[in-house]
Amino acid sequence: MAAIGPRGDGAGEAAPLTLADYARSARARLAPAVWDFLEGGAGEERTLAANTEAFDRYWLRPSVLRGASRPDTATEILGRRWDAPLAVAPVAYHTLAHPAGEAATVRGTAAAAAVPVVISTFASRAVEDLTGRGVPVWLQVYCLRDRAVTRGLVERAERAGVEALVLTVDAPHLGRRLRDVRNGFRLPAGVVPANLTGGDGFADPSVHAREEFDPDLDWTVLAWLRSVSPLPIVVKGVLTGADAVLAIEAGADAVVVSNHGGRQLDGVPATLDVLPEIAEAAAGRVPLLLDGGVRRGRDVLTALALGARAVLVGRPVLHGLAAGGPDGVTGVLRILLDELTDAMSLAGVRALADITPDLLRRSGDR
Ligand SMILES: Cc1cc2nc3c(=O)[nH]c(=O)nc-3n(C[C@H](O)[C@H](O)[C@H](O)COP(=O)(O)O)c2cc1C
Ligand SMILES: CC(C)CC(=O)C(=O)O
Repeated sequence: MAAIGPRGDGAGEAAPLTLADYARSARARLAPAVWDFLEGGAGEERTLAANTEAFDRYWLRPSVLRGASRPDTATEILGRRWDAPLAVAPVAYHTLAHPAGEAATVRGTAAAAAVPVVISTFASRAVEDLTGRGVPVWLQVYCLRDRAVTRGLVERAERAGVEALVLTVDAPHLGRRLRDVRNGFRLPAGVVPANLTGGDGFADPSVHAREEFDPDLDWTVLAWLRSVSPLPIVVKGVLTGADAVLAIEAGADAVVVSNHGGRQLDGVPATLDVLPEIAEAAAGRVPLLLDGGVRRGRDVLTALALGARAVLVGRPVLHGLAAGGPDGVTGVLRILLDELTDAMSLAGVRALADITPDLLRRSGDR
């Protein structure tokens, strides 16, 4: 008989073994328009598809007889020990997936591993309810036209114990997400940004972003953010070596190589494909993180071999949340960790420092 799934209703759903299993389970539980909002990308979704496909172009080159039966996945980034080179990417409105929202995500993450959870400017639970619960919490910052509101959010987060700021730089406005346009997507009643005060009008995220996001930011925004907060600043949304250099020169403490999960400019490359260029330009001056399309433990190994220090995972965490609340989040992160440990062990990698480009072979390369 099949194992009982997270629904626990005896429906005979098999226990999830992969992140794809969690995605299927989430899809069955979410309203179609909510699923489309979470899952979709901009335009023809070419970049969205490219993010996952890029990982499939790499093969692993194992080394044998390395005594790697107990690989060490721990790392240190921005002065903090992480149990694994993984973090939860900022995704708006976790209450779309589960009533406890980000509180469930934090709880579920803490049960899996001590790794950071990045909460969105549009988190749907108060930041004070999320910090001090076993995992570092970072705040993703959209710099709004109203700098006083942005500053208020940052100061509130800092008071609550948030450990770093993640400034998103790829969104002067939201990309054109055709699924949402076709669906006439609106946030369900009660799904609101819990840490933003002043006004409503959030229901259509795209219209709200056009009205409220500062669309004319330049690199001086880093100096401004530095002037309002002593927290480390991580710049999220860089896709070229030249921009990585500008970010570092502007004072970034870390950079996230990201195309916003294919939700902004359709037609930009997969993040994995631009990582080598960015790693070369950054030349080890700041840690590089990568997000977009990480769906298996071995994807983490691939990203690290190409120069990332860690990866962020977005949609799969929401799949876990929708499928099983905090336990689902724990399940998703444990699968990734178990797969990573398994891949390291079988590839003869004892610790993250052993991961080099030699570990990879690209399809078609001799
Ligand atoms: C539903 C959804 C909401 C998102 N909200 C935000 C956000 O508020 N701020 C932000 O910087 N990125 C946001 N992102 C982008 C993620 O942080 C991340 O870059 C992307 O999801 C990574 O790709 P993955 O989903 O393939 O792991 C969002 C992504 C999704 C899917
Ligand atoms: C509510 C949106 C501004 C969140 C976002 O960044 C996204 O949907 O990609």
